[in-house]
Amino acid sequence: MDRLPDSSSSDCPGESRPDTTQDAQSLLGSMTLGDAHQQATSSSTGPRADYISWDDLFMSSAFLIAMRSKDPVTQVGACIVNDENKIVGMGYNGMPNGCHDNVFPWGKTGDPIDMKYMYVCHAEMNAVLNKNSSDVKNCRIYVGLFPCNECAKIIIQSGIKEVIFLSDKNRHQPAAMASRRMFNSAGVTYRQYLPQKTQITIDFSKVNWGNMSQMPPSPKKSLL
Ligand SMILES: O=c1ccn([C@H]2C[C@H](O)[C@@H](COP(=O)(O)O)O2)c(=O)[nH]1
Repeated sequence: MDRLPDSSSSDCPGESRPDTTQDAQSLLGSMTLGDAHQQATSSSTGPRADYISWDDLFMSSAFLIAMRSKDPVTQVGACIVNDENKIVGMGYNGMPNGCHDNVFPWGKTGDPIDMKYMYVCHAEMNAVLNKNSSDVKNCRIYVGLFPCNECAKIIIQSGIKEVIFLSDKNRHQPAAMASRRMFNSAGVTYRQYLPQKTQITIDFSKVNWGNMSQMPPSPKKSLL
């Protein structure tokens, strides 16, 4: 993959390092897809400045896939990215294949055999197992919650080298302390994600790309 000379302005998934620069225009800002389109149509010949950073993109992707989770309390998503800024795996917390969401328990109290913790696959594990590349060596993982000790083991053993998390609300729990201990020993770095925008919104109702009305209607399931 060709690399652009100025990687800080590159928009291509071949750029080799995460873009953590804070554009003055994007600081503490928020923009919807609709807003971005309006700005683009009225601007001059230069590129947009208010594009989202790689960190914003991949953490948002982790949060987007977390919306698939059936856990009624905590929805976690994870997004694994290689050194070319290509997504190679995503996952969210959910019941194992074949273990139906309506049959297995989502509760947190009572007999351990009836608690979700016995069964739920964590987002990080699912992201590693869902990889679409031969391996995830030297990748980084974006995850909403700092990984527990079991996920830390999987992260280390799979060769992931960096963890970017949003919340470390469990930092004083033994599981998080054990994770840090293992990461430090194994040379896996970790850092907290610092959002450059307060919101990243996809508002389909604001998208108006002219020919939208010419799009065919959504396919409907045959009634036969
Ligand atoms: O690193 C982690 C830690 C937890 N999860 C999942 C497992 C559960 O489904 C929830 C945690 O439930 P609580 O009700 O907040 O105890 O999050 C994960 O995917 N990855």
